[in-house]
Amino acid sequence: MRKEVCGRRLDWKEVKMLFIPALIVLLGLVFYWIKLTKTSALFAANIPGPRSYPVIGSAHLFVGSDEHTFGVVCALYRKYNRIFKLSLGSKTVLCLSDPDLIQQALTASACQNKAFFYRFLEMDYGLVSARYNDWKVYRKLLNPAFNQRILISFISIFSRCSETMVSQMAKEEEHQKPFDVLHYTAQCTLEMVCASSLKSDITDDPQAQDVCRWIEKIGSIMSSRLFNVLLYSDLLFTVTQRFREMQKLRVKLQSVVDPILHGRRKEIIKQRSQKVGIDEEETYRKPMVFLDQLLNMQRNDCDLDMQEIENHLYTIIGAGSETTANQVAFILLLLAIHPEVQSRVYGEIETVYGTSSLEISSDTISAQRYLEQVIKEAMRLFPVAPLIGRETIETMRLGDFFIPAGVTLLINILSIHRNKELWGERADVFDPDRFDPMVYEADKGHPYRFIPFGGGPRNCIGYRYGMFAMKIMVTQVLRKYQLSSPLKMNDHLRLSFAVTLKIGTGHMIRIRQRTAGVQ
Ligand code: HEM
Repeated sequence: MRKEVCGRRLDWKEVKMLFIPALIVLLGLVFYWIKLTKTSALFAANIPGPRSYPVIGSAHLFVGSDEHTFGVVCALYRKYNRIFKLSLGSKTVLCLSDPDLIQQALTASACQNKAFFYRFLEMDYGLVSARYNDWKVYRKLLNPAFNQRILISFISIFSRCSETMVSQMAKEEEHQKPFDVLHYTAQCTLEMVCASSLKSDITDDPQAQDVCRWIEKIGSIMSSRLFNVLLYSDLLFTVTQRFREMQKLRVKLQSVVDPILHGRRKEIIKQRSQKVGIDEEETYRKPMVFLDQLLNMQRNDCDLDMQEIENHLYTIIGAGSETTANQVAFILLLLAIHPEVQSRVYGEIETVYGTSSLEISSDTISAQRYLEQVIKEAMRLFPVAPLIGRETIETMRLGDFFIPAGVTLLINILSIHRNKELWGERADVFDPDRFDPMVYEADKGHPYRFIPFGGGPRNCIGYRYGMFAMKIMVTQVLRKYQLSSPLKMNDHLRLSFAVTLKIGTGHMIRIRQRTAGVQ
């Protein structure tokens, strides 16, 4: 018998010669797989978890829509109330819902590597996914880029982008139909983050809208790999249509961003050679965009290389825009569902800003205390980064368990924020008064029961930036419009997860322009 391989006919003897080594390799792989899963799961023998099968583990539970997957994850967190194990392919993932265990996991230096799925972001040098040792250097370098003075310099950008968003929303008023407000907040925050990262007038660029769309699409392709065990392999992912699409988008993105990056680098090198100092006064007035700061950063007396700078920029843009956009969409939806809370926020806006044009400053933002309570309560009920993960770097003790190096820990922020043992029987109720500083202090709750920006050393570097941006966006919208919604708190909102928290119903609101005195 003869077989044809690469156009040449092989006789049976040759087929056998190929088949036997292939069989040996296959058996070797199966053996290696079984050993890998066994050794990785041995330490977790006493930890409960859902049923797991050879090769796939518990991955079968997650087959279905994003909504189904997230529903299963949350149900598991509710069922096992402290810790449980989940097998995903060859990986054993420990899922934590106890605030003490979460605090230990987020603060111990033995577990500051990010979980395996952060590698899907393909930003090895960016803060979000960098390995612990590299991260320590970068975080120290980047911390000053988010200081109060620089944030204040961004207020003009935040205000300008929010004003544009508010005027673009006007067309929704005409038809009085409910619309998903995320459509507007997403555009607005991408513009804000691009303007504070690349160049402050990027929004005037005709290609700005395209840049925003491409970044959004790349993010959604990356996140689609998380619960799809088949796409964990880079090899398999590279043969998919999604990978090809992502590569195309990256090329387009680089064609716009690279000239800005290289142009700025040339200017900064020229300024340095002419010894042009930084005008202190100027830095208060002119936004200090992240790109300029990164180009001026030095590690061991050397500039960062271009790939590092690109990774940091894309990480900041990706981490800062989608989170803030989704969070603001949830805040506006909650305000639309709760008219009494909306009136109080609007009343505070009138008190702080009067009826003249909005003069937003860091002082007025700090004076909006009730709005801050509302934002915190929205972040408690709908934390937009609901799942975060770490990997142990060395053996560590976690409660009663000894966890070896290389184990993934998965923390569900949403379930801890809605845990009735930590938040009382009304945990599912939207009540901004629970964040009244006096009430919150008196409550003496666990410090890790509220962690919308993560916790420990790898918490969110942009949390103050995010708070500023959210307060300005909500203020601009409420100042102009009164909000209502066809949705109710106890409707099934069909939550799901794709890097950020998503809602199947959409953040549906209606807007009506305020006339003086309307609240
Ligand atoms: C509502 C707004 C935001 C939320 C809810 C949020 C949430 C988070 C969370 C939970 C983490 C921790 C991730 C982990 O533990 O793996 C994180 C990290 C991070 N966030 Fe944010 N974020 C927000 C806004 C921003 C903004 C505006 C920026 C930048 C402009 C930003 C940049 C980052 C970066 C760079 C990290 C990685 C920090 C590190 O590992 O050192 N975030 N964020």
